Amino acid sequence: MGADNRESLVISDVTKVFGDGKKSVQALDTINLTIKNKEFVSILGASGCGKSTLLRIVGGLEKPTTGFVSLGGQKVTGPGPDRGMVFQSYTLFPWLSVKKNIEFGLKQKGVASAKRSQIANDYIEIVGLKGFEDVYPKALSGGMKQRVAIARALANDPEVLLLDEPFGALDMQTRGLMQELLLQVWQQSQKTVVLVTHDIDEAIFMADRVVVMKSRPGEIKEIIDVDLPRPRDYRVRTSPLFLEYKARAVDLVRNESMKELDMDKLTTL
Ligand SMILES: Nc1ncnc2c1ncn2[C@@H]1O[C@H](COP(=O)(O)OP(=O)(O)OP(=O)(O)O)[C@@H](O)[C@H]1O
Repeated sequence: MGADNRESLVISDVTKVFGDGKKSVQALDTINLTIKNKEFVSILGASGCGKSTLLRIVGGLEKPTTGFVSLGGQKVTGPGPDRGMVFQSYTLFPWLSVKKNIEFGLKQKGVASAKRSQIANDYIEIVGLKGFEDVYPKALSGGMKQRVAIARALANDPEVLLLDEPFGALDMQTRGLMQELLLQVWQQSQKTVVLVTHDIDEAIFMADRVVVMKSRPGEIKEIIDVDLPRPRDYRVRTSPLFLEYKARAVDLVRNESMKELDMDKLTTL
């Protein structure tokens, strides 16, 4: 499976300034990016380069200062069921069981109880949580919570899945397994995915394209086309082509991180 050539998501001349006057911060400077239907795009960049801001604008949680985002030709003016979001911090409802968390959005939409139950069960199966339907979030590990969050986002059948460091709080081992699981789910669900991460391996492993951002104000520095075969598993991470992409991305991100930390000044101290 791969991206089809229809445009899904268009980010057009988007800038973002927070605040005004002397205290204003320009977080994004003229972002233009077109993401195809069913494409998996990673946004990679140093801390503070505006990755989360860009994703929040696509999600409709933040308004751009100038420019616009459109999905399937419709301008984004706020959050909507066509865009599902998963964040690093666990955002499950603690008073609802796994199954009820996954059903939440469907209930809001007025989907009948039997249908909701069937959809939730399907996603519980896909993310490997069979047997945990009636468990509450406090009894789940971080990886399990994120699997519920992904299932909850997918259950609403969004066109686009927006992921902001979804595995950032997980240990390395769990993180690797979650990346593989997400790829399998993506392959089955046929969604457009935008993944924000500062993890270079993760960005390349998952994506069709890696968008590397410049440090503040955030701009696109380079887009790396990841031409690794799918389906991918962990072994691809040691292939020569993967390592080539990684070397390129490390160079780009390191340069930007050094600017952000003002390393030139540090080395002359
Ligand atoms: N609500 C806000 N008000 C003021 N400034 C903000 C706000 N949100 C973000 N910023 C600023 O915008 C810039 C970009 O922040 P953003 O969180 O998008 O970066 P990021 O690349 O996601 O960083 P990280 O990887 O560290 O999470 C930062 O300088 C941040 O301080």
